[in-house]
Amino acid sequence: MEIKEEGASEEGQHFLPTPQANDTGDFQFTSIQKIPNEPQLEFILACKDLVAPVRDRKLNTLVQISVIHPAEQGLTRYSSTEIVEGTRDPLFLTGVTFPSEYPIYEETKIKLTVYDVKDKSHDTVRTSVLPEHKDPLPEVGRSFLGYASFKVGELLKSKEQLLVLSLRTSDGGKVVGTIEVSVVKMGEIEDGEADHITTDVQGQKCALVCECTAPESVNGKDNFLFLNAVLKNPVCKLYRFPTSDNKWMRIREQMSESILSFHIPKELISLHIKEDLCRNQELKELGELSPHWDNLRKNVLTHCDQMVNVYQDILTELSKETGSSFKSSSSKGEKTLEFVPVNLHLQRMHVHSPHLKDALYDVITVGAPAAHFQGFKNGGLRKLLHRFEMERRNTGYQFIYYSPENTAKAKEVLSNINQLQPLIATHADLLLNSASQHSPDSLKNSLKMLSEKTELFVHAFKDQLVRSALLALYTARPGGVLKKPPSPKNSTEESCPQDPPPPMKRQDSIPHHSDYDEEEWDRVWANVGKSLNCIIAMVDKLIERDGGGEGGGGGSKGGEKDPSLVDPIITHPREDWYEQLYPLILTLKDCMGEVVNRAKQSLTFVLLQELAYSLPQCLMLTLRRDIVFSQALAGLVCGFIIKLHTSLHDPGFLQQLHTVGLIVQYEGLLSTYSDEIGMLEDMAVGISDLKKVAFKIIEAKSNDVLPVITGRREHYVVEVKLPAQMFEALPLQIKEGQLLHVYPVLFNVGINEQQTLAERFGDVSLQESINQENFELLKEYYMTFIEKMPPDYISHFQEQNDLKGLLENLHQNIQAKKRKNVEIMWLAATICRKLNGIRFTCCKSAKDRTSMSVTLEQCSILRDEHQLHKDFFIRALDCMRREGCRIENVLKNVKCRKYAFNMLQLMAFPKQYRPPEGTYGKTDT
Ligand SMILES: O=P(O)(O)O[C@H]1[C@H](O)[C@@H](O)[C@H](O)[C@H](O)[C@@H]1OP(=O)(O)O
Repeated sequence: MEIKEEGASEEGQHFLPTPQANDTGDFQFTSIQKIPNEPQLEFILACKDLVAPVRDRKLNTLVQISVIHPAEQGLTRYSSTEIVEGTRDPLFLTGVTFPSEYPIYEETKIKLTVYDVKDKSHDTVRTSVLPEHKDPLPEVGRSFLGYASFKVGELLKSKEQLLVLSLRTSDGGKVVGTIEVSVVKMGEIEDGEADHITTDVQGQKCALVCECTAPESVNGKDNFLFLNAVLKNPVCKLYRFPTSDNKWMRIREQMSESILSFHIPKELISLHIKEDLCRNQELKELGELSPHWDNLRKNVLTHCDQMVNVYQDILTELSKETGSSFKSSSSKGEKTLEFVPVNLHLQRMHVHSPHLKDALYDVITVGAPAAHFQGFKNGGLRKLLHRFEMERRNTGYQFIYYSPENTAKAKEVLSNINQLQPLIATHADLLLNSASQHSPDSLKNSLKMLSEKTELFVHAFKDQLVRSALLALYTARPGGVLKKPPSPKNSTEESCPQDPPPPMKRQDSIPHHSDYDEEEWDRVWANVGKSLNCIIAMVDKLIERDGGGEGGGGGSKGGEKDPSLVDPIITHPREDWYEQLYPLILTLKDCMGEVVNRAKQSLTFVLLQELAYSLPQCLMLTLRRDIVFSQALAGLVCGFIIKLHTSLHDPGFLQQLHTVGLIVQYEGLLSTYSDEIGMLEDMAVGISDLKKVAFKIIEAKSNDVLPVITGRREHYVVEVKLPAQMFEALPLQIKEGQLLHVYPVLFNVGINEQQTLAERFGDVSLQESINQENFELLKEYYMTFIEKMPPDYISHFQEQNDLKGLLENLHQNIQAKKRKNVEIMWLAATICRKLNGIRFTCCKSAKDRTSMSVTLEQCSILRDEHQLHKDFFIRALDCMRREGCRIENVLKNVKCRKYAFNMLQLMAFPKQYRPPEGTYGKTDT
């Protein structure tokens, strides 16, 4: 019989093909009754009266759980318990769980093999092929004690779902003790008497009572089903730990990949291509330029076209990865996968503890967003962008200096124009439509929409930038003489006089040309507002004449009417509204067209200058920033969707979501030494760039629930789809499409041997300034939260949580400049959890250091929030690190169950970040 290692393949827990119960094929297996998305079977184990092979030697035992699938001959190694030391009656804290996807049936056989572990440092090597029921070959560091097996159906149908089985030697003869298999159900009351079990842990006797409180459903089942559309390949682990009052709590750990790892980068690259093609087109349409500028433009276009090709190639490659949901740590330097986040997972802990509500704790674990293929020789984005900016600022040669804020503004205004112009045209047409139907209500509504959008449009040009860019473009035209463009047709200047716009300040770096009519732009721009006012006045008039009489067409502020605006218009009762409004709408469109033409050209010229100044660095920097942002965004969208689904039934959360927005807290474990400095510099910018993202929740109209991204580099909107029933239950503001904002913060504390070097011989200023800057952001968010949430909510919130104290504590820790001050991470994470935020933990690969940190966080939560017995803190930590989801994470990344640490490295780690013996060592990472 062959023994396979479950999850040893690259796919980790991509389960075996599922033979369906009652299939028409040869197999007819009995399915286990399933609750959607809940594990099918979970049990815990304990041994009694184990016989030691050598007298006077204390046993250190573990149980290995293997599965014999009914349709197969082979034995598949499924999982293991932790090692319990020094007792003949071990009670294992690590249980066994079969997730809903696992092909398990009543006929499935489970084999339990008990080993005595002599040398823990060798224990994680578990791959060998053995004949069934033969003495297993001696594995390094452990010896076989006995085995027992049972069918799943037998366990499920047994009294109290408990089996007590004899453990036998491999020839089936001698009994070497017993093993108890006991089914557990998270969240269900256990009937019957309390089950007193005594365990001997590190010399302490501890009486444990197995009982649970009433079930408390954590989430609606629909949510889970829906969430399954984005989460893939879950790995589940089960534990039971004693509480300080000697009761059991149950913990289910779950780790899942997300198809968003690939979906978001693909969406984003498509948008970049669209945006860049559009910009290239706008550059081409910039009109006639002087030979100098024309040559520069040609050069820019050549580079920009090449860049579009690069993005297109990457997208083509990524599109081949259909259905992928995980990029391993070993692929982090692959060029075609650069936009994909490394090792992105949801790490979830579900706690069912006595007397408390069930609780879920989620952390998204992901490799620090960074451009690994481009490398870190010259540092990361934070430094590169700064250097680029300084160089640009200091080189005045033939360019007008536009600050990064100005170029960003130019892109933003361009993007607004592109969105608003067609919108206004649509609303204008709707207004005409209402007019032709002679419907006052519909006319008022259409006017309201038209007014709102037009006001936004006018507002978009308030900035001095367009005016200064127009002048710059003027100087770049052949001969530097720009012919005065004709005033727009049907100019409303005379018929609708308005106050002149307030004078605007001139930008210092812009040269002044006396023959350039600067006020012309103001006039053109103001004409849009004026022509809108004419429309408003006309609508008011039409409705009034029609007998509506209530005045206020919805657009005129405070119902005020300037008779001078309407007097020239001759109106008649029951007149043709369409006829009256049509020319005014035409004028509005013309005026708008004129503004758009000028603004687009001038702002495109700003971009041309930026690009022309520094080809190809500028494009390479943009590429790097896009790569890092894409990785960060994939994680964020994943975190947002999960948070939304798990908190959908919490009205406080929903209110917070639309009134304040969500805090997104990143814990970084990178060192400020060597390449990781560059990674941290990339990460800091990538995370900060997430401010440009807003979410919008829409109703899902089909089974396709994947999020959709719209926008440009300056501002993205991610549309998250919810099924009708869930969508209906949302607050009105969210249903109406209000944009939901996120506030990303990053706190980094290097913990490894490289950080020791940085602290002794290097520089930790990067980490210090990141922590300080982000503390300010976190504090700002907290202030807004206090200010915007209802007073009732806040007073209750403040009673429950001492957020002020925690923030103060965090601040002091950041100021203290203590070495490897991991308290910073615990405080920042606690604040984030209390503020309903989204938690992230990152290191280079999210594999080793991240695993240490999330397991520590999980156990600390159990200790602080769920009364984990203090004597079991380290044991719980070791269980999770040895047999939990994170060692599976390592396996799926590097195909080996070992954290990539050596002794020397670990000595440099803060104590609580060191994994148990036997779980670390040399691996090919
Ligand atoms: O998941 P990480 O902590 O980034 O993995 C590191 C590990 O910490 C370190 O000890 C080891 O030498 C490797 O550099 C790991 O990084 P890989 O990216 O190579 O997995």
